[in-house]
Amino acid sequence: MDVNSLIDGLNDKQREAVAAPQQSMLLLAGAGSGKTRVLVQRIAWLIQVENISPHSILAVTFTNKAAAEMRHRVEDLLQTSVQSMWIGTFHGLAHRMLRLHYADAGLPEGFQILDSDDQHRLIKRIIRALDLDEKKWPPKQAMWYINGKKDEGLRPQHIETWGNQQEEIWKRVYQAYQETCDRSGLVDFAELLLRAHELWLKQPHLLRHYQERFKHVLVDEFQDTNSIQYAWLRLLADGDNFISIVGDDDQSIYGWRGAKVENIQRFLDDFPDAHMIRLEQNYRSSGTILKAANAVITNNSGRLGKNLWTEAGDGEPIAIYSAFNELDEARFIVARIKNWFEQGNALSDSAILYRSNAQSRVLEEALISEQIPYRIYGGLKFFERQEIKDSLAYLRIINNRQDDAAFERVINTPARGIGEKSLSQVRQYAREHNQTLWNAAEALIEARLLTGRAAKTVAGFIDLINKLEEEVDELPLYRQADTVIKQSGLHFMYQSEKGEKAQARIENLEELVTACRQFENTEPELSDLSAFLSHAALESGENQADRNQDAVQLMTLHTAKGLEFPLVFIAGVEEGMFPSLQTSEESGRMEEERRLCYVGMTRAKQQLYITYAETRRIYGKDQYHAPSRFIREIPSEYINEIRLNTQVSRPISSGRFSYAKQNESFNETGLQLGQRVLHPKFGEGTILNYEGADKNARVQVNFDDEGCKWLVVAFARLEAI
Ligand SMILES: Nc1ncnc2c1ncn2[C@@H]1O[C@H](COP(=O)(O)OP(=O)(O)OP(=O)(O)O)[C@@H](O)[C@H]1O
Ligand SMILES: [Mg+2]
Repeated sequence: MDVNSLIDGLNDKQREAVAAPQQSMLLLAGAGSGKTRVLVQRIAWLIQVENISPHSILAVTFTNKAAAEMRHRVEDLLQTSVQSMWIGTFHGLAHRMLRLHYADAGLPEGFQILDSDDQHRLIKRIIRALDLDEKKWPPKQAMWYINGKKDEGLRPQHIETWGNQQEEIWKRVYQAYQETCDRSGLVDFAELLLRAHELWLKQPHLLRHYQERFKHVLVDEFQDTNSIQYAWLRLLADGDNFISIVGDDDQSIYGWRGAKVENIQRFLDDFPDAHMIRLEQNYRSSGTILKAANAVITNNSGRLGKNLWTEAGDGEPIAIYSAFNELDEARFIVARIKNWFEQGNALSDSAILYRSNAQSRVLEEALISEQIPYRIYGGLKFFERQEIKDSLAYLRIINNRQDDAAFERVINTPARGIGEKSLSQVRQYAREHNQTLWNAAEALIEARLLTGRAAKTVAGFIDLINKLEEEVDELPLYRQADTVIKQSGLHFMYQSEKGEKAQARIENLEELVTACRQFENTEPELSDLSAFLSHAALESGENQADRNQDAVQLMTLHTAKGLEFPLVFIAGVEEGMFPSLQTSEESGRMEEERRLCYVGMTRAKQQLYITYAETRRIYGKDQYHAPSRFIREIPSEYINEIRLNTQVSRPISSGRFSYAKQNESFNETGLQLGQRVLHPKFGEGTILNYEGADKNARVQVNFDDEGCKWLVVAFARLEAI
C-alpha cells in the first residue's frame, strides 16, 4: 500500500499531525477542521508506517456509534481488519476492563450494569428504607450527588461533610446505595469509571501491563472528559507510551455533567513534551455559516482562541423563521425538508436539532403526518422503553438472581397479586439480614414467615424464574428472549391493553427478539445473554432499529456533537428554551449554552435554518418567548428572515430588537415598522414586523411588558402613539 494515500489531500498542519514521529500530541482546533479525520488517519499511519500493532492501540470516542465508525474508517484505509484494536467510549472501555478483571476489581463475575432509570428506582427505595422523606430528599438529587462524587473519584469515606447536615444525609444515602449495589453485583455508569480507575491503583501490575500493551492512546472530543476519566488516562499514559488528544474548548458542552474543559490545561502541564498542533481551516461549512458561528462564539470570554477560515464560498444566508407557535414551527421545518427531498436529496442528509428531548414529539408528529421517515438519535429510545426494560429485567434476573433492580421491576409485573405488604416484608428482611431481595424472598418462604396467599405468590414467582432459566438455557439468544417475553406473561399483559400504544408495545417486544437475532457477540469471554444485556444498557438507543432506511435525523444539540449534515435546522431558539430557563449568567452556564449553539451551527454544511416560536405550549400552558439572544448575536448580513404568505423576504438586522426599513408603511393600515403603539390589553409596544396585506395584515409587536406578539391589524385596535 502506498503510504502517501494516508496523507494525500491533507493540509500541511494535518499532515504534520498524521505523519509525526511517535510522540504525544495535542491537537487543538475548531469545529470541522478535520480533528476526527486526522485521528483516524493517524491510527492508520501508526499501524502502516510505524508498524504498531492494532493490539497496541487504544482509542477513545464520545459515542459507541463514533467508535464503530472510526474502526470502519481505519479498516477502509488499511484494507484489513483491526479487530484487536481497543476502541470505544470511556464507559465501554472501563466496562471491558472490569469484565476481564472482575475479581481484581472486587466484582462478581456476572455483575450487571445499572442504567440511570434503574439507578433512580434503587435510590428511591434506599431513601425510603432510610426513613427519609422523599419530598425533602428527592431521589433525583441523590442520584446527582452520588454520580457527581463518583465522577470526582470520591467514595463515601472520602467525603468530608464539615458538620453540614444536608451533606451528612446525602453521604448516608450514597453509603447505603453503594452497599446495596455491591451486594447485588450492580454497577452504575459512574461506577464503571471509578472502579476501572481504582483497579489500576490497587493492582499496579495490571496498570503496568496495559501501559506496556497500549503504546498509543488517542482521545477524540477531549474537552468533555471529566475528572475521573482524565485521571484514568493519566495513569495509563504514565508509562513508556504516548497519548494524543484532540479537542476544541469552544465545544465543551458537558460541564453540567462534570466535564472539565480545564483538563486541556492540565494535560499541557502533565505532559509537557506533548507536541501542540493547531488546525485553522474548516472543511465542513459554507463561509456564511462559519462566519456566523464564529460571531456567536466570540461573545464568550476566556477562550483559548482560534481563527477558523474556509476556502468554501459564502453559500446561502442563514434562514431564520419566526413561527406563531410550535406547531407552525414543526410544519415549516417539515415542509422545507419535503422540498429538499423532492429536489433529489437524501432525507438522511437533513437533521433537526433541539435543546431538550421533549421538543421532539411535535416534530415527530409533523413528520408522521407527512409520512416522512425519521430517526431519533440518543436519549430515550428503543432500549429505554418500558416494555423493553421489563423484558430485559426478566432476562437479567434469569442471568443473575442477585440483581435487586431487576427483581423490583418484575416481581409484580405482570401483576401476580403480590401485595405491597409482602414486598416490604421482603425488603425489610433483606435489609436486616444484609441480603439481596431474591435471597430474602427464598429465606422468608423457607422459614414460613410468609403465609397463605403471599407465600404462594412469591413462591410462584421464584419458581417461574427458575423454570425459565432451565427452559432457555440451551436456546439461542433470540429464542431465549422470545420464550421469556411469552412465558413471563409480559406479552399477554401488553396485548390485553387496548389501543395504539399497546400495539406499539407488542411491536417493540417483537423488535427485541429481532435485535437479539441481529446481535453479534464481540466479547468472547461473555455468554451471549450477558453480552447482550450489557450492550442494551450501554447503547441506550444509539442505534435505531431501522438503521438502513433513509430518514431525517432528529436529535438534541448535545447528541449532534461531532456529526455533520448538509441541511440543519435548529428549532426552538427562544429565550427560556435555548438558552434554557435554568441558565444564569453567573454560573458560567450561559457560556456553555453558547458553546452548544456553536456546536449546533457548525454541524451544517450547506444550509442552516434557525427557527423560534412566539408562543409555545409547555405543560399545557401557552408561554410567550422572545427570540434567543443567540439569534441577535448573528450579524444581520448573514441572515435571511423568512416570511410566509408574503412576497417579502428581506433581511432583519438583528432579531427582534431592530427592523429593516424604518419608513415602510403597510398598505392601508397606516402603521409603520418601528412605530410605538398602544394596545387596550397589552399596553405599549413597538412594531417589529408585519406580513400579509389589507384585511389580513398581521403585525408583530414587542410589548414592553408582555413581550412579542403577532396580531391581526383589523382586530387589534392598535393606536399609534
Ligand atoms: N484536508 C481535507 N480535505 C477535504 N476535506 C476534509 C479535510 N479535512 C477534513 N475534511 C472534511 O471536513 C469535515 C470535518 O472533518 P472532521 O469531522 O474530522 O472535523 P472535526 O474537527 O472533527 O469537527 P468537530 O469539531 O465538529 O468534531 C469532514 O467531512 C472531513 O472529511
Ligand atoms: Mg470531530
